Amino acid sequence: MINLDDVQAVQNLDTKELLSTLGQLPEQCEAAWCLAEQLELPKIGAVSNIVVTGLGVSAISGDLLRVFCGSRISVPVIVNRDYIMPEFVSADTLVFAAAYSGNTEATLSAYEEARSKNAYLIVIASGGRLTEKAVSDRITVIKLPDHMLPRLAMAQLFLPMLCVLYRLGLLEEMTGEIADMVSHLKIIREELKPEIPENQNPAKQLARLLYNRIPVFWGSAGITEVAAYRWKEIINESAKLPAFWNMLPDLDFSETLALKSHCDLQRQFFVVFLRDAYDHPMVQRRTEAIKEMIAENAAGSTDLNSSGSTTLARAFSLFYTGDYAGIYLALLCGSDPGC
Ligand SMILES: O=P(O)(O)OC[C@H]1O[C@@H](O)[C@@H](O)[C@@H](O)[C@@H]1O
Repeated sequence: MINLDDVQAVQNLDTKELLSTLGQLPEQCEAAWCLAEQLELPKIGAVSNIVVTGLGVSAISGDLLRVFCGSRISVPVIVNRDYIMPEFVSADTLVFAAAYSGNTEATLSAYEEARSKNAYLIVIASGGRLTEKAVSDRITVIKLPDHMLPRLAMAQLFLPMLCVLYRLGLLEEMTGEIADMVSHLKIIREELKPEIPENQNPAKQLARLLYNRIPVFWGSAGITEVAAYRWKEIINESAKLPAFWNMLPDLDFSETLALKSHCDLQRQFFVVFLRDAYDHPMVQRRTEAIKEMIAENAAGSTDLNSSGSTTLARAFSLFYTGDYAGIYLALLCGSDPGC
């Protein structure tokens, strides 16, 4: 079994580069915000709704925008993971067409629909056909740096959308919260990076707990819901393992019934509860009850608590830990986290 503390054990140059790119996340956040601050915005009038269309990490960035704006903006934010656009999309909809690669078929198709419905459109991509189309259609493009592995580009996709909403006056003062998130990520990077030994490194410890298990991530409505989905995807893509996610309180009406029953299958499941100090008190109570309920039958469970004082810092503390844990778990499993 690989010793995660032996950085030299990482023979693969691509993985070393990947870890080094991940180590730059706080600086990448600053750059992504700056990029959108300097963008020449198209003329956008009053908007009745906002749609983020994309797949994979691009859609999850939209989920975070939806959750973040939920208590701050009076118009709905919807995430569209489809080839077609919802019927309500019209000339007063603001659409972000997000695809890191710029080549995702469904996003290209949804972009065309949004255009035909005369929605306000902004494209976020590192290049690809979506960028080419947008340029020729004279649609505003937020051009991302193109050296990232798409799955690690969540902050680059999310922050420019947030910045546009802020610049349009839909969100109140944001720069303090961005600065706070960046400083917090710089602090937790010092706990998560490869040089920190497993007995002090929460990402390595989580990877070890998930090794040889079927990972299950449970969050609750809000930032931990997005984190649970994000963790599932990062484990699928980086470690090439099956993984599942769900959210409270809803899962307490379905999945817990399965996990509390006696059946050998459940002994493979390891549940990570993604938690936040602002989780609803009822959710906190239910989480404790569920933990007890599944203790006998599942392989185990653990809590991952968000850290930081602002919503963005707390959300990204969970994502950052997941990004590192996905790579460490890949190394334990002998998978290539870079492909
Ligand atoms: O953001 P785009 O380019 O549409 O990619 C969507 C998804 O595509 C997959 O092939 C992976 O690369 C994912 O990491 C990515 O999130």
